[in-house]
Amino acid sequence: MSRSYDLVVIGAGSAGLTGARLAADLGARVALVERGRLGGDCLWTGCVPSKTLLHAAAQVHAARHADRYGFPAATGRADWTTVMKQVRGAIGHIEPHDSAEALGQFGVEVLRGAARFTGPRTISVDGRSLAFRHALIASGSGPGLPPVPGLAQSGALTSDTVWDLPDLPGRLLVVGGGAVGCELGQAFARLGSTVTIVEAEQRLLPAMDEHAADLLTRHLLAEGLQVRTGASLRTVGPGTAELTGADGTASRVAYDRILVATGREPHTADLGLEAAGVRTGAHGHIQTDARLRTSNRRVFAAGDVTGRLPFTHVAGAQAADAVLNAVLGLRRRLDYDAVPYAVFTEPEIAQVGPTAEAARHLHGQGVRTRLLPYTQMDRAVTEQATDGFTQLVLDPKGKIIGGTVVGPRAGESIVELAHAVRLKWTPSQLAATVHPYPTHADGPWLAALAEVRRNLTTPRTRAVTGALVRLRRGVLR
Ligand SMILES: Cc1cc2nc3c(=O)[nH]c(=O)nc-3n(C[C@H](O)[C@H](O)[C@H](O)COP(=O)(O)OP(=O)(O)OC[C@H]3O[C@@H](n4cnc5c(N)ncnc54)[C@H](O)[C@@H]3O)c2cc1C
Ligand SMILES: NC(=O)c1ccc[n+]([C@@H]2O[C@H](COP(=O)([O-])OP(=O)(O)OC[C@H]3O[C@@H](n4cnc5c(N)ncnc54)[C@H](O)[C@@H]3O)[C@@H](O)[C@H]2O)c1
Repeated sequence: MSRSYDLVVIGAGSAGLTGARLAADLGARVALVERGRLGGDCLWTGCVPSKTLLHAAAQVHAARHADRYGFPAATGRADWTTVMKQVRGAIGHIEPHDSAEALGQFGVEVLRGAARFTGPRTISVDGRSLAFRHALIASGSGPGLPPVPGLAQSGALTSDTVWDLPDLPGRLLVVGGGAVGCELGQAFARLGSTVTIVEAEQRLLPAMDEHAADLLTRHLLAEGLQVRTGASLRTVGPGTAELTGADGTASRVAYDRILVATGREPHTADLGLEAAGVRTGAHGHIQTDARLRTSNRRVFAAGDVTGRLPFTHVAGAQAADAVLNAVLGLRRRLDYDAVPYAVFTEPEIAQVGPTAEAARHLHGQGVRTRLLPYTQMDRAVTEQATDGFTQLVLDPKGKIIGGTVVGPRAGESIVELAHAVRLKWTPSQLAATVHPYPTHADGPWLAALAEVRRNLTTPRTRAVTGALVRLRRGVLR
């Protein structure tokens, strides 16, 4: 006999946890199936450990440069065991929120084991059969290993296994200069490893604004990292890896450990998707419509497994929409253009909407940008962090359709631009709210004010305001 549920959720990561809790809040009978640890990548191997590691590394970096403030500068390498205690402490703090007990209080039934579809309305969990009215696939993704000869045999680390390192590597070769490669590369270098980042594309963070990526590259180089862009790993031998540059030239890098950060692959292989009639796309992601419904109308998907903006906040937002659509029959869809994201390096880089380059492809040459360098942002000046900027991307009608923030707390400041994009604001609508001085949120505000000032001082507006001033001079003698 199958147990029957309104919603069966596969995977207790960022998407599955949000979806299951919301469905239970709505009064649905919910089962959440997890084959590994409750909390998923974000808690155990992703956001939480990486942000704690970056914080630890920032403290060490500050100590190394304390002489700028009249305090003796620290030298040496950080003690990895102590750093990892902090990392485990952060995970341990959050873990209880995602536990089976906590979920039980929401009314979610947690089932341990691997879920597999056995038909269009049934799932089996290690031999137990569940019938569902709706299902949510939130099975996430895992790191991929490129097929480079010798790489698998080299004991290469990924973001799944790097947290089990017994000590800080001497020479760390990071393959991939995306979000994981840049964040962890900078963190390890600051803690005391000698780091080389190899990126196949012509710049780090190829999906982000090119000036932001250039600025980060300059910082990483100044901190002593080696950055090899336009280069790929050709072969890996014991202690040495061979690279090929874009022009075909070969070079070697000596390493103690390799960290592979070349992107992720969706977890779909063992789900029995054919039995449920759920289709996948070219890269194995689950295909959904805008309402997150799969090719089986009773099955929805959310999170990394969908291949859309693989971030924790997107996973949660998609899961919430999918559950509302499934359980209540709503027609909600996420506005991906207004979803911000951040890379937590120093400088921090945050983005919403298309980059200027991408916007010109979409909307033509009428796209304009407004850049505010942080030499003109007083809070950045007080923190000696003037190597940054806010850039607004404006469509031909002058609406804010995107933006980039580079500098301290960029991940916080970008939210303001995300509101602007979602609500289709012009710079003057953003500028209308007075901001406290001096804050990092001044970046987007001052950029908007600069754009308003530009519009006020065009020859046409100048002619109108000039005429008004002259008229009032005459009237108010
Ligand atoms: C190093 C690193 C740092 C990151 N930092 C950030 C960040 O700062 N901010 C941010 O927004 N994002 C960050 N991310 C991305 C973020 O971690 C992911 O986007 C997010 O965790 C995806 O959540 P998810 O629910 O889709 O998948 P997951 O968290 O992977 O959860 C999926 C769950 O499904 C389970 N599962 C899979 N198959 C089955 C099955 N058949 N049966 C039962 N259970 C199953 C898995 O065990 C897993 O627990 C980072 C990622 C990495 C790797
Ligand atoms: N701050 C954050 O929100 C954050 C932090 C870390 C990770 N994440 C998420 O985790 C996901 C995975 O991160 P990631 O950095 O592994 O993937 P990614 O897709 O962001 O970057 C992978 C990089 O590796 C490069 N690459 C691929 N194959 C290569 C090869 N053979 N040699 C050299 N370079 C190669 C790619 O060009 C790309 O720049 C991301 O999509 C991101 O959304 C988010």
